[in-house]
Amino acid sequence: MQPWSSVPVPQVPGTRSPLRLFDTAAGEIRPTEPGPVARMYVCGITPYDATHLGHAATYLAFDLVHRVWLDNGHQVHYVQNVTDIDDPLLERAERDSEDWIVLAMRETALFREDMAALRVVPPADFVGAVESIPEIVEAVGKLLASGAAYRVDDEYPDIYFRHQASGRFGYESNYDDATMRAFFAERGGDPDRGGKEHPLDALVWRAARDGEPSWESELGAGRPGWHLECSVIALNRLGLGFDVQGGGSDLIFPHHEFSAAHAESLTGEFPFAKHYVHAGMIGLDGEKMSKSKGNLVFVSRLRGDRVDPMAIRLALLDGHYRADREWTADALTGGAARLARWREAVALESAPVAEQAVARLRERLSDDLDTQQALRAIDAWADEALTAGGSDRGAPGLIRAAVDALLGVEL
Ligand SMILES: Nc1ncnc2c1ncn2[C@@H]1O[C@H](COS(=O)(=O)NC(=O)[C@@H](N)CS)[C@@H](O)[C@H]1O
Ligand SMILES: [Zn+2]
Repeated sequence: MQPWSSVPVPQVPGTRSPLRLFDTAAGEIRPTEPGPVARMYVCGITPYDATHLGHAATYLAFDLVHRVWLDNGHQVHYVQNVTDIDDPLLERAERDSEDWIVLAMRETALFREDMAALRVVPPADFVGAVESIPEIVEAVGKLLASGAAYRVDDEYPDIYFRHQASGRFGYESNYDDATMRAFFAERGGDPDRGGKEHPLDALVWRAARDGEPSWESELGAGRPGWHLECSVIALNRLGLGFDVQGGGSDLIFPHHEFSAAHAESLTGEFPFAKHYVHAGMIGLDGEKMSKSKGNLVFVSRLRGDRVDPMAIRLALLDGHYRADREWTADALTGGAARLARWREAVALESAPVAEQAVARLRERLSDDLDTQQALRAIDAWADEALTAGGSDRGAPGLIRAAVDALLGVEL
């Protein structure tokens, strides 16, 4: 699949700050230590109801990871999937009596537009589940051959992954059994499916049912399970032990736990990713913004109302990426006001020296993406520039470049 259009990221003079991020598996902030090429896999959308502000907030968080690594002199190999075949997509297509392929294509196109408008640096590999089916079939074959997976023996010979097969199941989420069972049932799992050896075993290949799309394969006709798609797309492009696997906190379990377990079972090595990084949930009126609740605010709608995407970006960055937080009209007003003030300040002929503000911006971002203090570092410079003024003619340009490169905001 084609990713969206790329975004130029300027070089900014000054001292770098190595990136440290909270790792869900370790339960603490740890330094990322990428090689010359930092490798990141961020779970993409299931293409319907795209792009709501929850999606946007999560992709912005990983865009900052991308930008800080670039600022630290790394190249970045960024991979993102599109879950363009899965039960929720088929259910939505059914509800709207729409062709599921057309729905997926239209929503993916809208997602690309929204990501480009928000100036999110695109992934090098933007890969659909459907186009990955041959790779996924090969992986299921290996899991069956190694005994990590088995067929249930009934009218639908679905294939399941023995959840303990990798030997470390649970290390990513650190959830207890009761929590796992609850989230498994809530997020696409089928604990009560007859014929399974254990309720937590995860589907890796769903045998064809009448009226459902299916693909012929050596496994028989069927379609992929959700978690394995991300294991395979990541493994085949980044290899095991890449730097960051990312997504919202609702992916901690079962999705990222199984993505890791499948990959570690396939390779016999550990860990799948060095950091498991999760963004908090954006809510609206006290509820998580989610498709099932239908309480969605769309980036495209705001853009249609002529809201500057840079104001949306600043509004979403004015909260910590790991915090569950609310989207409010005030947040947008605040983002727009901050944008206007920064633009006014960088339009000045000269201003107070900017090196300290840029250093503070870098230092705060490198500390688990502390965007709130990072934004305030630029606020302080802009306030001084617009009140006391200053004589440094290079300062406005330095701030403009740093805000562009590190926050992705075009002033
Ligand atoms: N309300 C929300 N706040 C923050 N992030 C959210 C919210 N809702 C969904 N997300 C995140 O947005 C990303 C895409 O969500 S999604 O469209 O449901 N798709 C999926 O989760 C799968 N296609 C991942 S392989 C995921 O990382 C998810 O955790
Ligand atoms: Zn995923």
